Amino acid sequence: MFTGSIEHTATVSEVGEDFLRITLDPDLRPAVGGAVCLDGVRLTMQSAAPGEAIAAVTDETRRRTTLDRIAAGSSVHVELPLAIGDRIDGHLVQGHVDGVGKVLRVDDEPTGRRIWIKPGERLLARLVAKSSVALNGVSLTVAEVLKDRFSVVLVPHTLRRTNLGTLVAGDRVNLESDLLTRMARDGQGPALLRAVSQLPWVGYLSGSAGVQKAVAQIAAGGGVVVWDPKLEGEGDVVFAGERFRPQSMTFLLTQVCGHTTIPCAAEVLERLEIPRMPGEGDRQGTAMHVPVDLAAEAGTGVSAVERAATIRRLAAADAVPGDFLRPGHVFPLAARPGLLAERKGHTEATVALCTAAGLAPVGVCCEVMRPDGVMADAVDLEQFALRWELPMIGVDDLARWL
Ligand SMILES: O=C(CO)[C@H](O)[C@H](O)COP(=O)(O)O
Repeated sequence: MFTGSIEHTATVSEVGEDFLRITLDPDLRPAVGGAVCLDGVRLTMQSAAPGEAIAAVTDETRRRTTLDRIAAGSSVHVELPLAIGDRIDGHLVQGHVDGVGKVLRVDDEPTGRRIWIKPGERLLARLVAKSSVALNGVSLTVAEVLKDRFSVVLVPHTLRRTNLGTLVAGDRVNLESDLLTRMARDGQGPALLRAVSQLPWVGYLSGSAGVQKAVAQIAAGGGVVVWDPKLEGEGDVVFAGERFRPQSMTFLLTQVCGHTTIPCAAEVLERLEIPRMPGEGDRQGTAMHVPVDLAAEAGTGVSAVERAATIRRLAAADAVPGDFLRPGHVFPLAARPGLLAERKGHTEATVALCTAAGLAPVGVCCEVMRPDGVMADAVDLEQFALRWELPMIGVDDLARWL
């Protein structure tokens, strides 16, 4: 048993068919026949002399770990087994690698370096946010677990004392999930599943059931994150126009931060005599129409209360052309008549969701933009959805199931 609290690295000096020769700190004295943990892999010592040791490696171990590509000159984390009475400063690491993960992304943050890793599907199910994971034998806390990846955050001390600071996207790492979490999970499986199924749905959803949950959220006046990976590569938060509240407008303006637009069925804009904007249009074929304000409002039309009132009026069945001033501050878009079967844009997705929710075919959409001004990608969107407890769905799923 090990702890993942790494104090030493060793250098691989020779890679044999069934052994690794390593050069290590002469103070480290592995016992012949005993265990050593190299980059998270438990190996048996074949021979040891001060400053040098040879560990046995089987084909099975190579197949299941990063030792399949280890080369002479590589630096590896090294840890000797715990003795009774030792301090357990990480967590209980067995050196039994669950699988090899791939580094997807490395983000330097103000207080540490976040590493996103894609593990195998089976291993992902064993990881729980805020439990432990061993990454190349280093004990770390799982920061977040998303649909196909998880992240850890490396503090400066870990970056200094281990080799993890050299990781870049594409690198492979040995992963071992936390023994205690694994045992608790296995024992509690059915109860855990029941509890999860009763939770309100947030985060990434998929399939017919996911689409139905998104429709229910729209029907209740809530927001849904709709991810469009192809046309725009952006995600929008979508609401129904008929149920739109000033608080939701404030949320879009202050937290979602994109350009708020009002997707409408084309016949609504025709009936309200809101014309198409002149010109060729944008690169994605978004059908922008002349922006409007509510004629009855006394202010500039910009406040959250006024914009929400303009939007609700656009969705009202008894609205007439004279209800609106042109141009104004609320930007309608026209959906294609065939909705998602004709174009897989946020415009069509929004109108399709409103219609499926039994509401007027007028909605609201706004792209999620990160605080640094970059448009949110799939990972950012999933974090955003979890943070704001919103369901998230892909436009392809909507096109398939609505
Ligand atoms: O253009 C837009 C409004 O500024 C947005 O990108 C919005 O997502 C709707 O557009 P589309 O139907 O092209 O996805």
